[in-house]
Amino acid sequence: MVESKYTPTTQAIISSLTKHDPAVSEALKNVLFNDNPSKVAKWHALFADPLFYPKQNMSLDEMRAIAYKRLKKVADAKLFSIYDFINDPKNLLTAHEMLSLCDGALATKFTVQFNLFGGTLIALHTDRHKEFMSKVDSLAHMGCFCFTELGYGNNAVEMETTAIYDEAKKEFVINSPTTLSQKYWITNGACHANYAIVFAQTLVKGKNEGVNSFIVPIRDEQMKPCTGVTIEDMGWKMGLNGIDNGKLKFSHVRVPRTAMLNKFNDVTESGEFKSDIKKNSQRFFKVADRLLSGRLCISAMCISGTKMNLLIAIRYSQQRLSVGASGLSDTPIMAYQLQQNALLPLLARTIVLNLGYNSAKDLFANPKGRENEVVRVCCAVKGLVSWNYEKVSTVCRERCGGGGYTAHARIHEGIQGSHSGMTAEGDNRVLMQKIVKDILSDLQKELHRQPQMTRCPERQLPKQESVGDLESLMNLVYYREVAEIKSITEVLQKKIMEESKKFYDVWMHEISDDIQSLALAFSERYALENALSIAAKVTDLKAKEVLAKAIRLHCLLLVRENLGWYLANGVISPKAGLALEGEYQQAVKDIVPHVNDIIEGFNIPKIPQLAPPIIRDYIKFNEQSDPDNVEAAGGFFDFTKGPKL
Ligand SMILES: Cc1cc2nc3c(=O)[nH]c(=O)nc-3n(C[C@H](O)[C@H](O)[C@H](O)COP(=O)(O)OP(=O)(O)OC[C@H]3O[C@@H](n4cnc5c(N)ncnc54)[C@H](O)[C@@H]3O)c2cc1C
Repeated sequence: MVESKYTPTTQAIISSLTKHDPAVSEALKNVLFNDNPSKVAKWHALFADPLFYPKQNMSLDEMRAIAYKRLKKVADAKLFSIYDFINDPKNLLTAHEMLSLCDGALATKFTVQFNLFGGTLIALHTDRHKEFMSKVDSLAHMGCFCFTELGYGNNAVEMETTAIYDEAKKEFVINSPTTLSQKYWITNGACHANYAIVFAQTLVKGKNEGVNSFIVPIRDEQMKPCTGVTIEDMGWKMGLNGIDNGKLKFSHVRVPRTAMLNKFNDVTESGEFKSDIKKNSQRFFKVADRLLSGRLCISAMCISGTKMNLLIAIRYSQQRLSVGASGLSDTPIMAYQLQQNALLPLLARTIVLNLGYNSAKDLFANPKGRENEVVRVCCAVKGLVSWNYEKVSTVCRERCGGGGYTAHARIHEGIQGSHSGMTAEGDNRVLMQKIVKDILSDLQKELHRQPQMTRCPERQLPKQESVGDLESLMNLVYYREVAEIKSITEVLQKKIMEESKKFYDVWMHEISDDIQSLALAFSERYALENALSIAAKVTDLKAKEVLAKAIRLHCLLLVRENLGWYLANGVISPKAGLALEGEYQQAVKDIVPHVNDIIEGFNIPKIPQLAPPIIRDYIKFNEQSDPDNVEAAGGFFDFTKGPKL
């Protein structure tokens, strides 16, 4: 008998790393993807075109050209139309999920063309814009979204660009009067857009009627800037350089009165401003409506990118060998506890956030009866999913060593992409403030739905010797929100009502961290509540068990990370706190035999050329020297057979 070179423990772990139940993966695919499954195959077929294969070593011009060519190919495939906002809203988010698997720059150009530009047209048009809109899907009208100004990012409502109505000529005059009022960071602006939707303070008969949006031609048929439009290229950025970001200035650019997107606000020929919306601030939120769906588009891009990076790191770790019991390099690094503890809690958390995002996708498609929740849910999901993408990408990069540091490993795309996601359309921290403002306003109207706890945080939970069961953990996650709401309302009452302090001063200078904590507590509750509700409906028993294990591990991670808070507030006994560590460690081990079921359940296209060489035959790939020669790496690593020894 040949003696195994592994210890029995290592041998058992290595064997469990090759386990796979395709039926469980199939069931998980249907749970994790919240749309018509038949759409996926069409996207995967599109990505088989070599145009979509990742390429390194490109100049700025080449990166932008390829991002545009890919966008055109996507547009020509007609897998998404701006009219889907009306007919099939989920398709918008599905498209973002799919595109992000390929190229973050492509996905960002897509989101601007189809959500910000096309979506704004859909939301704010009237009959007079219908013909213009019909040329968006084909990219004949390639657009950009001129919202942010150099001086006004998160505080865009104060933008300086003006649209002054000239009654005599029945035209608006668009003008950015100062350096700070130039439109900044404008995606598609530097190279490819021929039209912009420009947001501007609207002055009619000398009165500022608030921010409205206008269709403005910015380039002529030869793609030269139109008269009065100055376009500057923002050049290299920290990543996603296929996106052509530009700075745009408008110097007394004239557009017809009908260029105003006038669904809610309008100016008559004789110069009367008409609107049913009284306050300028409310008009702003109406015309900036697409920023809301934009947050879910970013979440869609981030959740897919996260799954891609987990796939890359785990598959590489399953074939990358390092020290074994004998000292030889014969043991896959995925067998190490350190690797499992780094990657698997994040894998579990990603499943929960995926399910939370899926619920937001449903809410986006049908908000009826829950309209008041939409803003806070979009902000919550965007925050959690983009922060998780950043964390997952950094950890995956580290845990793959140099293998994860090469450009062709593609993990870095997640670090850059997540930072773009966190920044764009309002920094996550500002969105967290929005969540709390929303909750406070709904509390006053008795509309905020508090989480349903099943155990008392004063009489039951503190008496338990263990809180490692799913029900206790769920209660602990939910209680955080309840407690944070109580604490913040008491503080606001004391400081504003009793000490007569100004709301702004308290909000911006005294309770910033409390606001962030409450927003996170709400966000975590939302994700968990929906993950539990989706998992409860799963009929495949094995898939249900995998989900239950993943959700429990995610909860253990959350409670472990906030153990100080739970102990300090007396919600967990010291004994239960001590027991938690062992329960967490065991929960990680319990996930190991299901890793392949989960990763395959992500349904990432089975196109080897899209995948980095480190999850194919990276040794064969390194027998040659061209980092773009994707064919050299051959097919996928066969995780059911284990590493080549
Ligand atoms: C890749 C990319 C593409 C983009 N494409 C477009 C586009 O096509 N069109 C467009 O209009 N814009 C675009 N943007 C711009 C983006 O929307 C802005 O960067 C974003 O809104 C943040 O504005 P800012 O960068 O000016 O940050 P700032 O407003 O300067 O904020 C800086 C930091 O200050 C803090 N801060 C600001 N306000 C508050 C507050 N009230 N409370 C607490 N903290 C606060 C936040 O932490 C924030 O991170 C793009 C950005 C990127 C990165």
